Amino acid sequence: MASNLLKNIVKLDTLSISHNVCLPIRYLATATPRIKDKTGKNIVFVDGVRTPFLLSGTDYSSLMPHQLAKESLLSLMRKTNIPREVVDYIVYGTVIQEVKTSNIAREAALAAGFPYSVPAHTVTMACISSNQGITTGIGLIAAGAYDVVVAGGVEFMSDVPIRHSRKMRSLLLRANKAKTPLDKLKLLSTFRPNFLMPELPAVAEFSSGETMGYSADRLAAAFKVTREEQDQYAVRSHTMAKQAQEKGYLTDIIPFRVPDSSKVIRADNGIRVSPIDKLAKLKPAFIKPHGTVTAANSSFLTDGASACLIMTEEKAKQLGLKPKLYLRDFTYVAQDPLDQLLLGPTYATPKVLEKAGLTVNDIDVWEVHEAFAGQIMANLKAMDSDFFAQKYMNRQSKVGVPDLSKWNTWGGSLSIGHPFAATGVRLTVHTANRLVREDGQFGLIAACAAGGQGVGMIVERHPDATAL
Ligand SMILES: CC(=O)SCCNC(=O)CCNC(=O)[C@H](O)C(C)(C)COP(=O)(O)OP(=O)(O)OC[C@H]1O[C@@H](n2cnc3c(N)ncnc32)[C@H](O)[C@@H]1OP(=O)(O)O
Repeated sequence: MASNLLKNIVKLDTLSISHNVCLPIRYLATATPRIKDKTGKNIVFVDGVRTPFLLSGTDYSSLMPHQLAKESLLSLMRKTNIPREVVDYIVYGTVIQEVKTSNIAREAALAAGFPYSVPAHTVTMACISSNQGITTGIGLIAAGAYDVVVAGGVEFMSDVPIRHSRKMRSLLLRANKAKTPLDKLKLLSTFRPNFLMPELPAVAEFSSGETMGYSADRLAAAFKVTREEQDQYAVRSHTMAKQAQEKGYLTDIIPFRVPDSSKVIRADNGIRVSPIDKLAKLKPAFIKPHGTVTAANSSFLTDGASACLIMTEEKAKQLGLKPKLYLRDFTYVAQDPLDQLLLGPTYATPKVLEKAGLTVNDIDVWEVHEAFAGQIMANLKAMDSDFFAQKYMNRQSKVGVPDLSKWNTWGGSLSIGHPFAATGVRLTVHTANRLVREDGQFGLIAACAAGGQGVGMIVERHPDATAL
C-alpha cells in the first residue's frame, strides 16, 4: 500500500507540470446545482481573501494580531466591493490568543471601521477555527438571525504570550493585596530565583502533554510511513505551491503594506522547493534521534489572517454579487487525542460525503490541511484500509483513496504556511478558485486539529462563479 501511494505521488509530480500547462483554462459555468439545499437559505460563499502567509519572525514581527485581522477584513470589503454596513455579524477564529485582544473579532472589526452596531465574536477550535467561523456563520444564517456574515481567522506566532511561572504569578497577586510594608516584606522573603523561569506556550496537546510534531512522528510510525514518503510529499507540496504562485493562481492573497514601514508584502514566503537529497539530510525535529518528522516535512510556524463573506443567495442577488460556492454540508469529528490526534480527515471524509449523498469519485477538488507530510500519508493509508474502517471507525469498508491529481494541487499548509486559525478560510477559497480554474463542481475540505478533532466540508461550485 505504501509504495502504491508513493508511486501515485511521484507520478503526479511529473504529470502536474504538463497538466497545468496544457489544460485549457475554462471559466465555464457548471451545470445546474446537484445537491439539495438543507437550510432553506441556499447559503453561499461569495469570496475569501488572506494576507500573505509569512514565516513567523519575519516581516510581520512588529505587528499585533488584530492588525493582520483588520487587514484581512478591509481587503475582503475591497475585493467584494460591499460597504461595511451591509455586514450583519463577524465571527473570527484564533488559537494562541493575544491577551489584550481576547475577542479579536471585535477589536479587528473596530480597527477596520465597521459600525459599532455589528456584533463580533471569537471562536477557537485549534487548526479548524476558521472552519468553525464559517460554519458558525452558516448556523446564524440558517437560523434566520442574520443574512450576511464575515468569517475568518488569524494567527500570530511572532509574538506569543509568555507568562511568569505559576509561583511568580501567585506571589505578584498576593503582593497586590498585601496591605502593610511588613506584609510585603514577608511575601518578598518567599521569593526564590526559580520563580523567574517563564512559561512558554507549546504547540502541544494539553491532555497528553505531547507536541503535535511528536504525535505526527508516532502516527507516521504506526502507519509505516517512511521518511522518504514524507520527504517526497513535502517536495510535492512545495513544488505545486511554487507553480501556483508563479502562474498567478493565488489570487486570494491581497498585498499588505506593513504599518509604519514602506514595505508591501505580496507573496507567501515559506515556499521553498529543495532537492529531495537535501531534505533527506535534515535531522528529526521531534523524536530524536530516530524520528522521521523534520522541519522540511512539517508545516512551519506562520503569521497570517484570512476572511470570507457568506450570505443567503437571495441577498447576494440583491447586492449584485456573483458567489463562488454553495456551502452545502459539514461535519465535525472527534477522536482519541493521543493515538488518533491527526486523523480528522479520515473520520470526517466518509461522514460528510454520506451526508451530501456523494462518493470519493464525485469530488473534483480536494483541499486537505497538511499539518505534517507524515500525517497526510497516514490519513491516505487509513482511508485506503478496510481494516482501519472496521476496527476503529465502526464502518463496513474503507472510503477509498482520493484521486491525487485533484488533491492540494496548489500546495498546502506544508508549503503555503499554516497560521492555525486562518487556514480553514484559505482551504475554502482555494477550493472555490480551483473549482473555477479546473472546471469542477464539488469540493471537499478536510482538516485535523488539536484535541483529536477534525472537520469535513462539502461545497458546490455556484453557477455564477467565473471570476478568480
Ligand atoms: C492540526 C495541526 O495543524 S498540528 C500542526 C501544528 N503545527 C506545528 O506543530 C508546527 C510544527 N513546526 C514547528 O514546530 C517548527 O517549524 C519545527 C520545530 C518543525 C522546525 O523549526 P526550526 O528548527 O526553527 O526550523 P528551521 O526553519 O530553523 O529549519 C531547520 C532546518 O531545516 C531546514 N529546512 C527547513 N525547511 C526546509 C526545506 N523545505 N528544504 C530544505 N531545508 C529545509 C532549514 O534550512 C534549517 O536548516 P539549518 O539548521 O541547516 O539552518
